[in-house]
Amino acid sequence: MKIEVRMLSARVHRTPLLKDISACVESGEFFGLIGPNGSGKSTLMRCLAGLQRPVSGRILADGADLSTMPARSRARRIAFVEQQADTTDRLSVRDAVALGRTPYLSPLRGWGADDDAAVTGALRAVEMTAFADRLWHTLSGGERQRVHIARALAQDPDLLLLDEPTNHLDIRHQLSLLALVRALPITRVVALHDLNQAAACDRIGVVLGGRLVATGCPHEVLTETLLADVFGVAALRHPAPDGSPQLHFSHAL
Ligand SMILES: Nc1ncnc2c1ncn2[C@@H]1O[C@H](COP(=O)(O)OP(=O)(O)OP(=O)(O)O)[C@@H](O)[C@H]1O
Repeated sequence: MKIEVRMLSARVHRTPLLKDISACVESGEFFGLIGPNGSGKSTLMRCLAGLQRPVSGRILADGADLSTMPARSRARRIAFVEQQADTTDRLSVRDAVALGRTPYLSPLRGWGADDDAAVTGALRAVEMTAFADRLWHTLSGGERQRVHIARALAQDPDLLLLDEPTNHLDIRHQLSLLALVRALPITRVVALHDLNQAAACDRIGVVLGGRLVATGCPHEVLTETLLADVFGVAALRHPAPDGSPQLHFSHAL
């Protein structure tokens, strides 16, 4: 799914949260959103998910206005894992992931073998197969995070929105999750705080004070000057073996 954001502004009550954001994410692109705390990344993700209505501007999904997309079709095509995702208690892990198939079910189309396969595949992808029968509320924070991502994968979306997906995850699961997300053939927009992880994205957008202040390839965007100006940190940049920028942070400015 190709996403075009045109002059998007959002606010809560009278407080402006996003101001005149314009950006384009190509179909199949892995786009990272970075920015300091409170800069507006989650608000932008909520707008992209259709959960927050902008006060002005438009979001086009494959050329069609997102606000006119029927809710069911949006639920099939766009999966969103929020930062503080929660799930009702007393649900097994498998049932929590099965919720991702809800947009495909109807009185005419009950649960089928392909739904089972989608849930099984999603659990396997996040290495949670062994937890399938556990109750969701007994899981650790990182395990819950992986279940939420499995639910989004089971949804089989065209656009995957992940808000800080590596939060709570140990380093191995951070790396395996990012490798999994990187390999997906769909459009992905991922908010990340770890700038070295963001360096693995195809392109990055930098949000500051509700504005998109830079977009481009990681090696264009993640300069020492930008890191000082936007994040207030002193950093040294070296090329990683694969050519992507690798950042070493020394102190807050
Ligand atoms: N309902 C609300 N009422 C008032 N202010 C809000 C509301 N929701 C968000 N904000 C403010 O909007 C700003 C942007 O919030 P947002 O969650 O989008 O930032 P973020 O970049 O995702 O931050 P973080 O990196 O800390 O997750 C913050 O200053 C936040 O306090």
